[in-house]
Amino acid sequence: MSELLTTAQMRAIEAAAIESGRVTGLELMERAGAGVVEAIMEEWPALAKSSYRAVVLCGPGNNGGDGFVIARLLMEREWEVQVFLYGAPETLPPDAKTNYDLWCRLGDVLPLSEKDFRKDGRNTADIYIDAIFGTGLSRAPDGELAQFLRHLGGAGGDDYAARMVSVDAPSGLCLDSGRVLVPPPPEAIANLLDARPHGAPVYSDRFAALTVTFQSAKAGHFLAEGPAVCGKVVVKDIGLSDWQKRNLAAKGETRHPAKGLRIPKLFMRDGPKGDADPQLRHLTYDMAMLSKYRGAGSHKFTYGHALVLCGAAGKTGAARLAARGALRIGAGVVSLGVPAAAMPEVTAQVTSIMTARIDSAEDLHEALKDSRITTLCLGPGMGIARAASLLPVALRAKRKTVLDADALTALSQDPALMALLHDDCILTPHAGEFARLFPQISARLKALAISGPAYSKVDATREAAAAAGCSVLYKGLDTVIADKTGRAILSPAYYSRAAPWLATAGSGDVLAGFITGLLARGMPVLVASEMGAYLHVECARSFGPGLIAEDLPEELPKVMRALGVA
Ligand SMILES: NC(=O)C1=CN([C@@H]2O[C@H](COP(=O)(O)OP(=O)(O)OC[C@H]3O[C@@H](n4cnc5c(N)ncnc54)[C@H](OP(=O)(O)O)[C@@H]3O)[C@@H](O)[C@H]2O)[C@H](O)CC1
Ligand SMILES: [K+]
Repeated sequence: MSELLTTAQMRAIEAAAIESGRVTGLELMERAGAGVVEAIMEEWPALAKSSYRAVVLCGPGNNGGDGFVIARLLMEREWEVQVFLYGAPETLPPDAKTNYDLWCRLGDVLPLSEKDFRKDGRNTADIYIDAIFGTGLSRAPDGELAQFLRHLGGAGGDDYAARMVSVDAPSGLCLDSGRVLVPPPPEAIANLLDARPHGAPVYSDRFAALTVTFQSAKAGHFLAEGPAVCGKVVVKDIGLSDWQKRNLAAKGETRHPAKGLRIPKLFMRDGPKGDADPQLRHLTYDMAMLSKYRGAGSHKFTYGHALVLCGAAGKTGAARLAARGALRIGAGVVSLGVPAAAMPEVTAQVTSIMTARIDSAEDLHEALKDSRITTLCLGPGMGIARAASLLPVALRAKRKTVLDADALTALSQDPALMALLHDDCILTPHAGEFARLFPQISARLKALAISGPAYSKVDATREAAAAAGCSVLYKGLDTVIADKTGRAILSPAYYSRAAPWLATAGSGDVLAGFITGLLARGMPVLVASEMGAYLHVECARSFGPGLIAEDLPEELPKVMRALGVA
């Protein structure tokens, strides 16, 4: 697990480092600039072998300061460099001003306007350096600046993306939310019926080929439009890990909805083994947890008994997929709760999965007298009416419970059912189900983002979990998992973890099954949800093209072996 920093936390860490006297802002800026040049030469080795032409676009803050450092370092490599500055030199912050002055000994600086850029910068460079805004983007760029950024983003038909290197973030991207704050052009806004649909990019598609960020990736690199605009994200260490490890949640930042809590850390699994950092241990389960053998006395019930509730005849496939996923990932026993009319169809298709006839809430109540049933899964293919009829008994049983699909729709239609949710529940909505369950939160997430830090999917998921009183896994390419105390994990399927094949019928049912199986094995809700989401993507990536949902459980043994599960 690695921690994803908010921009406020990044600023707090930088300030603490500088206050310690062990490093200056100027040294950090030099390291940042050098890190970008290093990343460029690593990405395109041919550029290290000769001199080329670069256009460097600097903004009014320290991101611009990084730009002046980069310009100077490229000049030292005998590159031809043209620098533009948006803003007045005399209002640059001290470190940026120092680097502006150093640059001015080597070359000139043109005012950044689209007209000048088109005359002196457009399409003449091998590399464009975007150092206009980084973590300090505080509001939506307006007027000419917005128009210029849209031009850089391809609005005018010029494709800079293949040669654009963004410093810290593509300028205009909010690094806390992944939302592009640059507004659509005025004529487009006039045609909008309401807020710009979430994720409808203002930039044509990619803004940069390479984004170089510092010390740690930020959530915005993985959320909403971030992955679409960043190109490849490279993290360069600038020597702040001593301060990063301290829990430097940003002072006074209490945006978490659970009343004044300092913003809890946001984690992302960045490798099979997770992070060795003991601070993260409480959230990191090595894969060994999957294979943990409970000793000589172990028997199938040692690894939990999951009950997956099934839909009506002809609609049992989703629950069977979930049940298979739960068994494959390690539940000791999995049963399907099947209506009598569907029993022939189900028993003809399952072997190691057991069946129990469950038509009514009374039948479920009877079945749950067996205390060995530790975990429930309701929703896949269940039908809304059946889900609504069984949910009260299921939720009152206070077992670990995965609620997906039709169970989520049933919940969204009845506040009395929502009130029965408890700590050991996990809701797994996709965007449509999330909007039905949490309409106000969803609307806020979809509204046009005009200031930074913009409201993010992490904020929305935390808020939903706090409102529901249980954990929420908000699905998507940028899946976010949060519990009601605000602990949150990002589980993105982007960059090297892209898994487009997951967009296939039934893959959500298998995910519900994976989480069910891990809960049955005794994992805490947040960890089981994150691990289930992680392995779900890994199975899709392992199988690749041609994937159908049935393949996901069957791919798991290979994936777990590759991840070191004994
Ligand atoms: N802090 C350090 O030691 C290091 C920082 N690094 C680099 O610095 C940036 C963060 O620098 P910062 O100055 O905080 O922020 P930015 O450069 O991103 O931009 C802030 C300035 O931009 C103005 N601003 C913000 N939004 C807009 C807008 N929509 N339109 C016009 N101007 C805008 C803002 O003005 P305010 O009115 O908001 O005050 C600021 O003038 C970080 O990203 C790194 O690149 C080093 O890398 C490491 C050391
Ligand atoms: K930038």
